[in-house]
Amino acid sequence: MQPSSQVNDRIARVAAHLQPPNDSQMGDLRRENCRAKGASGGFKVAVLGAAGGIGQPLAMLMKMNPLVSVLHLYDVVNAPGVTADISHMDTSAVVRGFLGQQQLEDALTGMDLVIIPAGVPRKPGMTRDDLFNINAGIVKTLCEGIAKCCPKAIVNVISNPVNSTVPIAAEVFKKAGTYEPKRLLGVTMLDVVRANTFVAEVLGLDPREVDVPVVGGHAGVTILPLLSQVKPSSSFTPKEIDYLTDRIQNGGTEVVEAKAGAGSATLSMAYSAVKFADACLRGLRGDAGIVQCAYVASEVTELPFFASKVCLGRTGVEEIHPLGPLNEYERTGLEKAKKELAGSIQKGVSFIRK
Ligand SMILES: NC(=O)C1=CN([C@@H]2O[C@H](COP(=O)(O)OP(=O)(O)OC[C@H]3O[C@@H](n4cnc5c(N)ncnc54)[C@H](O)[C@@H]3O)[C@@H](O)[C@H]2O)C=CC1
Ligand SMILES: O=C([O-])CC(=O)C(=O)O
Repeated sequence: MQPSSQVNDRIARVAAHLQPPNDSQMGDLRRENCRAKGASGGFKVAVLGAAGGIGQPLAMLMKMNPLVSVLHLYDVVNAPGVTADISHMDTSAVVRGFLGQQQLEDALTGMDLVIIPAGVPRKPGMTRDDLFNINAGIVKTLCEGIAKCCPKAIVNVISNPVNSTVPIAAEVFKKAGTYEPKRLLGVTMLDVVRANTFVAEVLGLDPREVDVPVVGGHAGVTILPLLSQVKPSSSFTPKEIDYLTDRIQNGGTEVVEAKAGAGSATLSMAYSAVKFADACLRGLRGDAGIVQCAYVASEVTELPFFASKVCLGRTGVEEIHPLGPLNEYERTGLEKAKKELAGSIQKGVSFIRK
């Protein structure tokens, strides 16, 4: 056992890293005499799980986003170091760090957007559903905090299995009486990012010019790329369709296997999460015509949640686009996707209602 004074000293040292420098650290210059006015306007964004493989590059990229005025970085480990590091970037967002459950409420109070990449990642041989037992509880706790401290925030859920963690979040918010389906979005952007990349490679185009709708969910066969709706309008051979569908559905596993036990996609995910968060913030600002794919409460199929193109606005999801015309291959894929999704949704709902 460490003497309690040593433990207290350690806590004080960690806490000091979570705060901006104090007067004594600034020599004769007092903080109130500094000319910084503090950020005005812009949005307040929290990243929960900010010290992780996704969290760190995501936090860095959000610090670079001019729409963000305040960035709260929360984790159960290492938040002080990540916060100190990112806070030195000369971009306008003010960064604050929060460590451990006792600081969760401070991390969440006043936030406009909360991004959740907290939780364990896969290792080779695991499915995303194998993460359920650990990540379901993490998402539940974090969403209870959101319901209490920033019930009107837009919530972007990254933690896997997304097909179940989004229904978990919805049930937590329902229980708390704060549920607004428009504000809860599962992040499936990485599927679109991968689809754009792989399709562009096959067609010999710049990925930035390619737009592939990816609907359904975020695991294996539930990831359904609609290659018949690719923009610019393109045709594919049956071989290309099989190759692309398989590669897009198993893109996550491709990375898990390549990392060989060191986790799953982090950098491409952080890029995708920031692309998606930026779309949410532009929607909140009132920009028109912001459309992205996301996994949301939906009536597009008979399932209560489904990923499809949604229009983002001041209140979150303002419109859900229909799936559009599907070819035979896609209709077969849709049936497979719905079957698996139904079970994953039910598993998430039962976790809270049990
Ligand atoms: N939606 C998507 O497309 C994708 C989702 N993911 C998922 O994102 C999650 C995170 O992945 P990585 O960042 O690679 O994992 P990681 O293990 O590198 O980082 C996770 C972070 O969450 C933190 N954490 C754990 N419990 C927490 C709690 N109760 N409150 C706050 N923070 C907590 C950990 O301390 C750690 O810093 C995984 O579940 C992974 O499967 C990963 C890639 C793509
Ligand atoms: O595959 C995983 O476990 C992580 C993930 O969701 C992805 O990369 O799409």
